[in-house]
Amino acid sequence: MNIKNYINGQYLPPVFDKWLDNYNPSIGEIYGQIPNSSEEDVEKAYQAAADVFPKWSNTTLEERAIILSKIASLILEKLDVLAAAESKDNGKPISLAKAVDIPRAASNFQFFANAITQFSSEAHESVGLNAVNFTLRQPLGVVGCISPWNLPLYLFTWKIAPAIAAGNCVVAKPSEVTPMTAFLLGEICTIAGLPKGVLNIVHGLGTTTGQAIVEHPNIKAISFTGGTKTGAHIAKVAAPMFKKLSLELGGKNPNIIFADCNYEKMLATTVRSSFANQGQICLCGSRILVEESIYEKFKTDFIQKVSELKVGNPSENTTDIGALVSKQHLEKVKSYIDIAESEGGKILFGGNKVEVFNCENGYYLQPTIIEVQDNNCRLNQEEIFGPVVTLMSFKTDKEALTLANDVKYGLSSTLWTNNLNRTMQFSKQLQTGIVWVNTWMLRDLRTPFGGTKESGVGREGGFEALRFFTEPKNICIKYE
Ligand SMILES: NC(=O)C1=CN([C@@H]2O[C@H](COP(=O)(O)OP(=O)(O)OC[C@H]3O[C@@H](n4cnc5c(N)ncnc54)[C@H](O)[C@@H]3O)[C@@H](O)[C@H]2O)C=CC1
Ligand SMILES: O=C(O)/C=C/C=C(\O)C(=O)O
Repeated sequence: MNIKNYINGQYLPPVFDKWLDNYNPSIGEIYGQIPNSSEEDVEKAYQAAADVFPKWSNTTLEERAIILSKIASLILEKLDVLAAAESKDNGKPISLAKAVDIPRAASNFQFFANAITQFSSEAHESVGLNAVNFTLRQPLGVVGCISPWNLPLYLFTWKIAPAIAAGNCVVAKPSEVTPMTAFLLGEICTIAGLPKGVLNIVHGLGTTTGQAIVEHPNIKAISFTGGTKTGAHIAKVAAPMFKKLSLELGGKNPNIIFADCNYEKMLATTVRSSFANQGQICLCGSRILVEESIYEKFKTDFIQKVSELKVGNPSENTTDIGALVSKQHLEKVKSYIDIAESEGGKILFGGNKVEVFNCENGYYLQPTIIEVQDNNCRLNQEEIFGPVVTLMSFKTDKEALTLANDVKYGLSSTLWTNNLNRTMQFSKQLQTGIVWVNTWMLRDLRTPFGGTKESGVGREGGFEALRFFTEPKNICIKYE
């Protein structure tokens, strides 16, 4: 199936009629084409957005909320179609797309439909000076949203919903690897009554289409989720143009397990935090650190549980682990398993590609557990972004904390303990933007979401996102 750009409420082919292949990773075959958009396509999208901005930025908050809610409802009405499209495009199990990806995309719109009606700004009375200050929060204008392939509609809408709720118009680019649900979103927005031009979706490569969005002189802000290297490049281009930037980048997240935790709950959650979405979530706990006294027991039990996971055709409901997103990504992840062997790591489980019945050319890999001795190894320092976790033991709280923080990333961490003092000490000292205690990926959309160090700059979620997509302007009124 061929997909098109969504510009000014219409589906359009790319200006220069250039196309890219779209793959189904579960069978390793091309199943359609997507626009290989140029700077000219981005310019068209920008013009459509700029033309409607004066109107959209003056719609009432209630009007915006009604349209966003309608988009949310339509996404839920089309849950089966969208989930099937997401699974086919990305390789993720259909059950995951139905339970997580698509409902969350709907929640993103519903959440910001509600949030915009509750968003407020500050007032400061300058007592004794006969003056009052109040702050306007005005939309920025046309903004750019660039999203990755791992949670396609989920992360695409996580950016678009707050941007348009705050009164901006958007030029958005989904990953060229997983464009399908973004394409389907266009029609949903039209049916929901979103005015033409408020959301424009341009497909294409990062280095051309994405780069044109970032370089556009009148696109005021860029909200980006993706790899750290790409984020650094975007920052380099956008900073001299004084654009607002929100960068949600990679992670190498520690999962710290103490002997005093609720063991069964920890074990089940650790299987999920290691391998959900084939380990392709920036929040996955890829470094498992276990207190020495339970290390051997954990190792045995974890291997047992992981061996029960079914790697299979993503369209089957019984599949736990589907295909990796692309051949290139499969090779990248596999290369780390080879590195492990040369670094002295011990493969405790997995490590091999899997041939799935009727999907022999798909990109499947066993969930893989590797025991390492040293946190300085590449496996513990670099983002693999696949179904590969490492195990290490620690003796003391101090050692666990040092190991946890000893990486260049700082996105999330998970702590398993029932000790309140330890919980507070770790919560304060872990160098990550998110700390989960006795849970993983429990998401409350009001909370600030983002990382420290090389995991990014800025926060998404709740009012943080609405602050990002608005410019504060202070008005000071003097009276007699
Ligand atoms: N933090 C996260 O959630 C993610 C991390 N990654 C990491 O990044 C590695 C590379 O994966 P990629 O698919 O190459 O991610 P990427 O960071 O290149 O792609 C993310 C998005 O950025 C766009 N993009 C790429 N170059 C751009 C540029 N110069 N200007 C503007 N937009 C640009 C892409 O087209 C895509 O829409 C992965 O192996 C993984 O380690 C990948 C996806 C998500
Ligand atoms: O907002 C969330 O719940 C999850 C976000 C996940 C990413 O940003 C990612 O995996 O890239």
